[in-house]
Amino acid sequence: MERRRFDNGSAPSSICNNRHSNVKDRTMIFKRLVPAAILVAALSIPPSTSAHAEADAESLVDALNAIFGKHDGLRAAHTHGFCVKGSFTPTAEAASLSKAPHFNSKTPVNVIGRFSMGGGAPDASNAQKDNVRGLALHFDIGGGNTTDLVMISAPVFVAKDPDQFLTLLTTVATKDKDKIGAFFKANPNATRQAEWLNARPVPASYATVNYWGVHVFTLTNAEGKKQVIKYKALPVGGEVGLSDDEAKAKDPDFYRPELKERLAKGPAEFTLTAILGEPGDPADDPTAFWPEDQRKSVTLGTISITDFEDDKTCDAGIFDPTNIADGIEGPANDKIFPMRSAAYGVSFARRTK
Ligand code: HEM
Repeated sequence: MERRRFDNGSAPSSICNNRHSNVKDRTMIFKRLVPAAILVAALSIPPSTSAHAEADAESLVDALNAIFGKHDGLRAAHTHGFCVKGSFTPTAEAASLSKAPHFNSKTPVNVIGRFSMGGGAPDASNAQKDNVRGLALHFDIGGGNTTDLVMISAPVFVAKDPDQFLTLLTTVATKDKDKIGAFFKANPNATRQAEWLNARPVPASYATVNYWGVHVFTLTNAEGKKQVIKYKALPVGGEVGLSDDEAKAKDPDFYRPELKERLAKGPAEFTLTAILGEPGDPADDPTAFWPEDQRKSVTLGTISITDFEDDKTCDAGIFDPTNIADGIEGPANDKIFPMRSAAYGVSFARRTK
């Protein structure tokens, strides 16, 4: 399958060029831009809590591989997962926030999605508590184009910028408890996600947990009015978790049969909402919480997952957070955001070569 994209020219840098045909080229350009010596230097930075690791897409993917191993044909992160399909039906209110086609469609738009476990372990257990679940979506916006939304089951990420993420990964790769402990002590923002996850039960299903887009987006409507938001998808049937004992008794791969059983009875639905930002809400730090319960939100529509899809459909491209339709903009100064696109391109090039 051709990877379809919406090309609105809003990619944050030339490295993150959004054309499908350029995914491999993009990696090539990247390789040309980064002299080998710098790459080697980046890879050989001794893990340290104080070292300032210079991250780039290649070194981040290498660092993920150093922890989780290289697995031919598989993603370097969110490796354990599967592909699904369904639709998205926007509310009338969605158009008041954004002119993006899927928020203005009079009929449901087709969706291809992928549920996954965080990290690069192909056998990451579905019963793991301190790990995020992922929900990545391509919305079909017509003309062979898509707009993407890539979410996790926590409101925050583990690093505020690529350098901090690389230092975290290289420190974890040492398996040295003292170094790892010192890193988290020196970088308390990197502990927020795990604290958040550990305070909640293991989700009983990929379909019974909230997902967040984590980054801050700006929506623009047809009149040119802008609104800063964060995406949150809430399961229509509410959140359902397992007790620690129930989770312990589960098969490590229990989410697939669980979803099969669920879908036999009807679609797995999520309400996609936009949490409305207010002046002063942090916009460029994906480890920073918003006070969600003190913010208004607008319901954008319903994501309806109806069936499994051949994994090849999801593996034929990347779910790229920067692949977004006109009417949606990514954060201007959040360095993680464009780096994701570049790192996913590197992972894609490696898993398809
Ligand atoms: C610089 C920071 C990050 C790096 C280096 C990184 C790295 C990666 C890589 C290499 C992949 C596999 C891509 C592929 O082969 O298709 C991936 C997938 C994914 N990442 Fe990230 N990531 C980062 C930040 C984030 C953040 C902030 C989120 C939060 C929403 C996130 C959520 C996901 C999800 C849900 C997937 C799975 C997509 C799929 O199912 O194909 N990542 N990440």
